[in-house]
Amino acid sequence: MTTTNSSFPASTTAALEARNITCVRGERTLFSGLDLELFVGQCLHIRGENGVGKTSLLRLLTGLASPDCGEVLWYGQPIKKQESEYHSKLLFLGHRDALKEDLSAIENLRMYAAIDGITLSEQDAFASLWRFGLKGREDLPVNCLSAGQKKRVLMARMLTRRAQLWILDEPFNALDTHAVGELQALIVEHLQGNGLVVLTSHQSLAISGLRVLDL
Ligand SMILES: Nc1ncnc2c1ncn2[C@@H]1O[C@H](COP(=O)(O)OP(=O)(O)OP(=O)(O)O)[C@@H](O)[C@H]1O
Repeated sequence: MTTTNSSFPASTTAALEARNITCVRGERTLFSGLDLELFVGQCLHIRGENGVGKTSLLRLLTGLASPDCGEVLWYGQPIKKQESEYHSKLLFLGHRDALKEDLSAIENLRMYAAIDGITLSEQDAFASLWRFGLKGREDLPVNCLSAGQKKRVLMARMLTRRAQLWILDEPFNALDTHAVGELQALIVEHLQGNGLVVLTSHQSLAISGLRVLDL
């Protein structure tokens, strides 16, 4: 069976940090003066009502958008000054499934491994899909999978990507109760290997040591 990640290095300084960041969208200031620090092994749960700015904050943390004030740092250095290094450590799963619909689950994993520059063995690719209940569905085009099964392919991608920082927008959407438990277990495994996770969710989570940011 595939394991999540080989352990990432431990550190006593914050791995991910936002300093005094402000986000303006249209006429609205969604938040300002926001600080956060996240250490290896920690998961941050960003909560808040629809439209409050959770996805906007995630996009700032990924570097896909820039704050109107302040900065985001990775191990003390602004992410803007180390974009490719930072992105090699990051897995961002947004609202959309981000899967190629005409490719199969296994082809999607292989395609992402190639894009991410990761060697993914046949055995690990299949084992990761099987772990999330996709045995027998590996070769179906993704557009033949249900919404929850597509999410399970993405869980297999989380397992095989080997990125230290996971930024996940509403990762529990469309998952059944069993899969919610499996995803929480996957996150805990990642944290135990010195990974970090930032996620949004409208549901409460059973992850020990969880940190919460209410926007
Ligand atoms: N590019 C943009 N231009 C103008 N307004 C924007 C832009 N992007 C986001 N917004 C607005 O910013 C606000 C926050 O959006 P965001 O997607 O961050 O909310 P959210 O907290 O993730 O919401 P939800 O829980 O519904 O997913 C919304 O009112 C949205 O319409």
